[in-house]
Amino acid sequence: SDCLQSSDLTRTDFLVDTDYFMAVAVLSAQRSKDPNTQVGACLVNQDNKIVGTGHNCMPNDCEGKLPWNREGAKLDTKYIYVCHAELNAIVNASANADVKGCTMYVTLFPCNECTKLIIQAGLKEVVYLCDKYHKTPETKASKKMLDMAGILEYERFDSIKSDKNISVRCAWEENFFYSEKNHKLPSKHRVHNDVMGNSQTNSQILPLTAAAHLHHGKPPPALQVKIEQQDR
Ligand SMILES: Nc1nc(=O)n([C@H]2C[C@H](O)[C@@H](COP(=O)(O)O)O2)cc1CO
Repeated sequence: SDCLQSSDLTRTDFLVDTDYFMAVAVLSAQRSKDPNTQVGACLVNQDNKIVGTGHNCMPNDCEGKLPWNREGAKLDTKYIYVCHAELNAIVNASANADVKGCTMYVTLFPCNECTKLIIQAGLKEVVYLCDKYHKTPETKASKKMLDMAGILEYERFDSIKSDKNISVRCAWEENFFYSEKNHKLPSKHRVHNDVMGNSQTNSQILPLTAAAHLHHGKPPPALQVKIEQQDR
């Protein structure tokens, strides 16, 4: 019948799971109100289902009442208050979801505190996009614990592996991560503040646009609408 699809008609340029999950993390980061660094996380279970997402934010009901400062007296900085994206992805997990065995897709390498949480919650893998704080004791401690924790692996997200193009560039770490075909967007599509928080350069590409350009530079329809609106 007409309804039957021959194998010739099977769509081949679909978004592969790993790119989709990282794109959701990238999109989640856009919800962050942190003016400097926006982080997103996407928690995926062993059935390849998303069980939770998160972004860095102040605790419930504290948003707007706490500082986003990076410097100053400890009590006046964001660091002692902010809930990291990874923590939120875990606590946001659906009530009936088992986080044990899950994979954490996160746009920035987890800190030592989140790593403890990740290990104790029984996650099995961390896939990260950016490692801009790799020189800090926090990140070093994270890697030390992840290595010790054995079954828990961490790997840098690599969309080349899955044959897709993702246009996320990190200016602070040359050649860190970019697609084979690095889509150069018109300047109006660029922003001064990217998902990983580098606000110094406008060579950064809007993460949402990055998500839109996951494959062959063709944004999926929903995101294309957004870009067209910007064009007007
Ligand atoms: N893995 C992470 N997940 C996160 O959600 N964060 C958050 C905490 C802060 O809101 C922000 C980092 O601020 P800054 O030092 O880059 O201005 O990102 C930070 C890290 C880094 O370990």
